[in-house]
Amino acid sequence: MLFHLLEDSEICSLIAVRRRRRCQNSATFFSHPMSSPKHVGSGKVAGMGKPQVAAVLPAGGSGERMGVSTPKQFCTILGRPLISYTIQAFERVRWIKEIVVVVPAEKIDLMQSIIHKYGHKRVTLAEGGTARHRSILSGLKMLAQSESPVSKLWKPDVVIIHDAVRPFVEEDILLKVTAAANEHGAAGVVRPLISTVIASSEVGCLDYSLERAKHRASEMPQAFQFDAIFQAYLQSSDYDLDYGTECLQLALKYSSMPAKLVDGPPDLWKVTYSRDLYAAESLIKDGLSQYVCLITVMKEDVVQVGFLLHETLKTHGKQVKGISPSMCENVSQLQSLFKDKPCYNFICINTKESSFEDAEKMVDLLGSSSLPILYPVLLFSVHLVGPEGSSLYDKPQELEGIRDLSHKAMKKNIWVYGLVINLTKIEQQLQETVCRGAAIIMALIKDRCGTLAGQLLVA
Ligand SMILES: Nc1ccn([C@@H]2O[C@H](COP(=O)(O)OP(=O)(O)OP(=O)(O)O)[C@@H](O)[C@H]2O)c(=O)n1
Ligand SMILES: O=P(O)(O)OC[C@@H](O)[C@@H](O)[C@@H](O)CO
Repeated sequence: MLFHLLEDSEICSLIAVRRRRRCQNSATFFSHPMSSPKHVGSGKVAGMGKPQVAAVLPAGGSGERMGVSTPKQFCTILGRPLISYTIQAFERVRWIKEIVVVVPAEKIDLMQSIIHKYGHKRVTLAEGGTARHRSILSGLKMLAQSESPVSKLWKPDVVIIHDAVRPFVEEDILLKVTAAANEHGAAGVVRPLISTVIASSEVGCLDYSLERAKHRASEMPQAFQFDAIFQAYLQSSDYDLDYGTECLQLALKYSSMPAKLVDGPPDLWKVTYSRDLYAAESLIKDGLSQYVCLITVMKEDVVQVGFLLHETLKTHGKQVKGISPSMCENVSQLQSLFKDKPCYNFICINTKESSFEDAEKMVDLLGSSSLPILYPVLLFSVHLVGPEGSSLYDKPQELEGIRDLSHKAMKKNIWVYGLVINLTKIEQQLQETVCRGAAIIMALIKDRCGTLAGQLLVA
């Protein structure tokens, strides 16, 4: 949804109207037993009740330092644009009621297609400006105009501002900065400096250096009482809007609000250079590779291979959940198995005469779940090849159907790999074979590039 932006003068009158309303409303708000008035910032009063919270994600930049033609917020990781990961991080937080994403005017259509493709909710778009602060102001105006008759938005008590190219943000730090802003008026995350900050003289020599231990790097997220930061932006000079890089400074300078500084975790870094995109991809892949679901039936040889696979993967640090096919008959069963920690890696040990019946059933089941929307799901179709004439085992030539199954699955963002395990009654040999099979599975789970999807690999 893209709303027509009101002029600043209209915005100011809106604020005055809303202030009168809030005074009338505040009596009821503070009378709530949960809330007690607190003096914050410049003497403003904010309830301790549950503040209404919205977020503004500035994504209107061109990403020049990335050195590629695509603005970095739209560069993809595992086929999905970086900005979608950040939006997802905010969507996971249920008490953030609205997410305003600020993108360049020419990227509005692209952003709307991303929202549609990945099923993002609670997202409103605003047009970016020529500088980051101007983009942020555009997002704030979108929320401020919420009382206009056409708006479906509402004005929050607290607004979180977070660079759209900082995808690794968790609920706990969002909660910390929001609570701090609700009490102090403004709050921002800081991190220890890695390099010392120095100032250069006019002739390019060292002028002075800052004592590193006494200084911090300002990161994101930051949070503010909405009226305070909105007023600060409206009063900011053009110079501040065009060249400033620090929202906390605007709150201090124009709303007399010294922000509360909150120590943050190391993963809040900003994707700025191409190396940062590789690092982000590596972190995302690492997170996706932790959980493995092993589907196997209780038949002698199958359960033995399943047990050996389970144990081998666990010794390599994987969190493996072993289930029988009857435990994932439908999507709701599957989702309930992994509602707390979604699993994107499935191993299916086939037992049917027709080589891929179990795997095909899993592809249909996974394809109808919400899992493959955000990340590719890896499915390993394990085939036990044993002595001729054995009813449980497939013969290699029958396994060429893996390509057709993989082609069908790829359209659902599911990557299918065939893995042949030669059965033997010699325990040591079977363990060695299963270990090789587990190594292949772990390598593909870690790599997640999809190149070998549709291939038949032999342990
Ligand atoms: N006119 C701008 C410039 C930047 N941003 C956003 O502000 C965040 C942090 O800015 P930065 O890392 O500097 O992004 P870019 O300006 O795109 O990068 P560069 O300076 O390398 O061009 C990014 O999400 C970026 O999209 C914005 O919304 N509007
Ligand atoms: O200056 P850039 O536009 O690269 O990035 C913005 C950063 O300055 C900003 O995200 C933090 O330093 C916190 O304000």
